[in-house]
Amino acid sequence: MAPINANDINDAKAFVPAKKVLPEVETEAANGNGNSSKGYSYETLLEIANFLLSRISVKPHIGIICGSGMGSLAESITESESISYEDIPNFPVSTVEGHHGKLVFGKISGVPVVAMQGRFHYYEGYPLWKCCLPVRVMKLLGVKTLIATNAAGGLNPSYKIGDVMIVKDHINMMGFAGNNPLHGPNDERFGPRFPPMSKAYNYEYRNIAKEVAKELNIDNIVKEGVYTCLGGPNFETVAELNMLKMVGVDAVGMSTVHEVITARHCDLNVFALSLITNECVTSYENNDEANHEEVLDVGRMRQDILRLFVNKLVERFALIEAKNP
Ligand SMILES: O=P(O)(O)O[C@H]1O[C@H](CO)[C@@H](O)[C@H]1O
Ligand SMILES: Nc1nc2[nH]cnc2c(=O)[nH]1
Repeated sequence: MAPINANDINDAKAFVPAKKVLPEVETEAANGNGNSSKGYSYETLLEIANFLLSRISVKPHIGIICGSGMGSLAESITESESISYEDIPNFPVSTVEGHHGKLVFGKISGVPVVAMQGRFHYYEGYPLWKCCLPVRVMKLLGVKTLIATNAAGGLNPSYKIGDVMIVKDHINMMGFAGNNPLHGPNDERFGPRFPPMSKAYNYEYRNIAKEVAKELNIDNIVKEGVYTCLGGPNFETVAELNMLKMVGVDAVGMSTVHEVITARHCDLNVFALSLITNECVTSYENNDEANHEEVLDVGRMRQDILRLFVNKLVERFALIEAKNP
């Protein structure tokens, strides 16, 4: 496909012309943890986007991030063209079981999409800006809406294993400690220095998701709640979980929040869902322990329903996008 350049971005609102070219930046871990990290410039991200455009035949409108054990969401994609992360210059690679490490381009119900079969987590050693780099690349490719999925522990006592939580809001716990994907110099071509987050999870899309859940007769397992991300990789202590419950968290994981912040910064519409893969242990009398195998098993158990749900959401969100080009 024809390459894009810095003046040729499809969304004039988000990509105001550059006042100056920012240099590549060395940031001190974006969080003071001692890992030196290098933020990519706009131009480097553009190179990644152009590399991908040279390999694909259709530009995606909707981006999907597949959560742990949910890679099969990408299996509905027709006319698919897959690119391994290892083959993409300057792209991170997946290191976690249940994350294949591929971008899958193609169509769902005729809608051009790209799915990340494998996301990047802070606990893998990536700084947050790098975990979220694919979101900015999606934006440069022409994506308008991000659907982020994740596996999460259920804290809300009414949630059962296998429930699907529509994310209505998040609490950025890592951000409270100063670790934010937008830390460092701001490039206005992506978005403003101080982006608002009060409408991070699109209200209309959440309502559509509830309607779709009814149509598919799965509304009994679909909930709505607040997600938080901790740095991981350990699962939480009982005291930590009780604290999170007290501050209003319904589900806890190790991803998504920073991706959503990055997506909203560059003006993508966001929808997110959590598959509740385990019940959080909030009492010392309970002998259960969270583990990644269970997380992946529940993903497999729910793969057909999730695929159906996400496919319908893609169809419906694309209709809204078509009305608001
Ligand atoms: O958020 P996703 O990638 O779905 O995965 C969740 O499940 C894994 C733990 O089992 C962690 O990576 C946590 O973030
Ligand atoms: N932090 C965290 N991440 C998860 N991912 C899946 N389950 C959990 C959990 O209980 N806690």
